[in-house]
Amino acid sequence: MRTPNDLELAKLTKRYGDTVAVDGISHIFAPASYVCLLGPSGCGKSTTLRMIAGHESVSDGNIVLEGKEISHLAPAQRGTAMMFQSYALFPHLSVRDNVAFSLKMKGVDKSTRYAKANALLELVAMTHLADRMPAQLSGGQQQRVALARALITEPRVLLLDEPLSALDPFLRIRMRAELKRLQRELEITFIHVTHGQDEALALADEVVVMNNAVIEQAGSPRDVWGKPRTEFVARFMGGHNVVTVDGGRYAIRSDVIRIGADGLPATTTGVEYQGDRVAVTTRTATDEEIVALLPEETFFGQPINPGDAVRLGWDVRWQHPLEA
Ligand SMILES: Nc1ncnc2c1ncn2[C@@H]1O[C@H](COP(=O)(O)OP(=O)(O)OP(=O)(O)O)[C@@H](O)[C@H]1O
Repeated sequence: MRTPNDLELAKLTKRYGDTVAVDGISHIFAPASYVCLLGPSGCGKSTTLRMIAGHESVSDGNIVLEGKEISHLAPAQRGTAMMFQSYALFPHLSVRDNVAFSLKMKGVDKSTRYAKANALLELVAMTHLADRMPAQLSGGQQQRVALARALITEPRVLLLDEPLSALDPFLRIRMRAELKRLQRELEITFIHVTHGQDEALALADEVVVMNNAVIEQAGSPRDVWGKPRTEFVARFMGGHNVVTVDGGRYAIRSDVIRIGADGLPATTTGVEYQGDRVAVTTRTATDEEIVALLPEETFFGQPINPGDAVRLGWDVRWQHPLEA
């Protein structure tokens, strides 16, 4: 549904010579939502983000924010701000001066810009390190500074290009909770580009899946994961098998596949222990791969080994039809 505060992309296209990096995508981002732009390498996620930010020119189409066409405005005039993967902090400026930098460029006086920088440093819990230089900070701390720096211009939309990819797995999970908290507190739209399905499911109000320069599916994380529209989305989001039944193609969640006395015959090709569950990979007579994710207690009650013949069953209500 359209509201006056939306960010809207209308037939947005980017061409690099013969390469079409983004192919006429249209989408409305609801205000104050957390959106994850997800897709495989090269699908056009970063190009889309850079066009919204104004770091990349638009070949065709429009970008409209709060009713205003912004696609030909300079980055600082758009009401958007971008946080880069590498954080891109100025090494010769203190944390506080990094955060205050864009206000300095706008000619804001020192006491006003420091007051604002201090408020943002408090928001990201970095007040105690305000006088340090970037080289004296950990990766997670640098990221907080980069966030504060992007937020100081009071953007309506914050654009984040793989913001967590430089962090170790433990910190990544902590920082993603912080990003979500910040977005809720600030009540602005975050558009977060990621390769990670888990990250998108954990964070997003809306997941936008891109493939081959177009939007393949968009919706709530539960809808995109649970009701994939296409085979690509089912495979890319993971946790599903794509199976042919009576000539139709269906996605069937791996965790609803049962191994028992009757059902579709298959041969076990792999067994992978995953802690709380065990992934049993099988191959059917028609050469389709079907993975069953079994609770670890179920598996160890009746262990299965590669080479074993098994029978696979599922409730038909879990057969989710695919359009393509
Ligand atoms: N400056 C450029 N010149 C030419 N082609 C480019 C340029 N930037 C991107 N491309 C091409 O446009 C397509 C989309 O690239 P983009 O960086 O948007 O993908 P991505 O989904 O963000 O990938 P990744 O996850 O690897 O960053 C790719 O085929 C890429 O090679």
